[in-house]
Amino acid sequence: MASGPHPDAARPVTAPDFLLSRHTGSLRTQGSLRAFPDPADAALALRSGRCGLVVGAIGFEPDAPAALVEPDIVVRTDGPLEPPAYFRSLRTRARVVEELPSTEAHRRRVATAIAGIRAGGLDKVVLARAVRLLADDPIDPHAVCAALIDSSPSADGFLVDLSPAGGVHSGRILVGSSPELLVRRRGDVVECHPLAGSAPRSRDTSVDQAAGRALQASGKDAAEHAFVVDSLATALAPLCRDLQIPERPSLTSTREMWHLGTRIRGRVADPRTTALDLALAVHPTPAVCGTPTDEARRVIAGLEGRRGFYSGAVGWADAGGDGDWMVTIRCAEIDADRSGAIAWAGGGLVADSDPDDEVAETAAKLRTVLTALGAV
Ligand SMILES: C=C(O[C@H]1C=CC=C(C(=O)O)[C@@H]1O)C(=O)O
Repeated sequence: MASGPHPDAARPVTAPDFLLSRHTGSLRTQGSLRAFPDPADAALALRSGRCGLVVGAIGFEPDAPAALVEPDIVVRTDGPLEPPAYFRSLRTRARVVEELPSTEAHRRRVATAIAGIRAGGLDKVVLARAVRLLADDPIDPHAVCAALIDSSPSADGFLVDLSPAGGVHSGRILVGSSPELLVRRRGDVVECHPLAGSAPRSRDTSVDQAAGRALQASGKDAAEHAFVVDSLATALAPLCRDLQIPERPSLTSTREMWHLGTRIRGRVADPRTTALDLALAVHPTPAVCGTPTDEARRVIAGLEGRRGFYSGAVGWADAGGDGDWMVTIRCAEIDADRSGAIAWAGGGLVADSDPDDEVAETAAKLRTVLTALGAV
């Protein structure tokens, strides 16, 4: 963060330690009455009515500690959040200092995974890479989140204090702008908007439109997408009735990417099944893991190591069952001392994937959060 704050605006004392901004409604919270390192405990507390609201993040690995809390102060908003002028006036200036692993090493991992898929036993796997950033001035996570919300066409953004997960997570802040709705429940209506199959966008309108059309026509991307829809259909079938799943995905976009997306809708079969129960039942989808899930997990653990919060879920659920959970992508974790951050991006691999295209896809996906960090 470098350039000075808005002269008339002091730092808001009500800056939340959890926020989720969505065009359909947003939530900001402060404080913690209780922490739930195990998401199953949070789900049980909600179902039994011992807890009115749970907010936070769950990790990719099933044994990863969650950063879930019952918040103290809660502010709900109908539409997206409007970042305060103070945070909008701050400009973060970080720079990439390390690739984890190098682009070339990631390309080799991708090639190895594609060869594994072609050999059989694995249909799809999502491989990710990270970059490490440093800033000369302390990074204000709320300024980064404000920039993410402001640059998202649908004002998507999240910020989660990871301290409740304890250990190395203490003091770290997760920020991001995810376009992917893992699951939402309002009343008995359940919705998912899985994304898989991507193409980088272009500033040149005709090139950009052609990229979108090519994505819609791509057999490789249709296959990559179908694994995610099939997995959600299977996971939701015992929990929902009247499941409506469009036969074909449609084109959706962020500022940086075209994606294939499918809007799934159903009704919850048992009203006691909360949005958190639904999120835990469908996570991790093949949009971040793969098919079959266990084999994909094994490949990811072997090639990448542990992911932690990237490719988990961020959101909230209340005791009435309502809630929103986004897939934790297009995100970064800001260091506890605010000196730097680490950002991730991944992509789905199937038998027909091309390693060079996959490296380019992760570079394009990283731009969302690197722009907000002032690194591009
Ligand atoms: C895993 C990521 O994106 C997922 C969401 C949309 C499209 C994806 C893809 O085309 O591979 C990924 O499944 C990421 O952004 O890190």
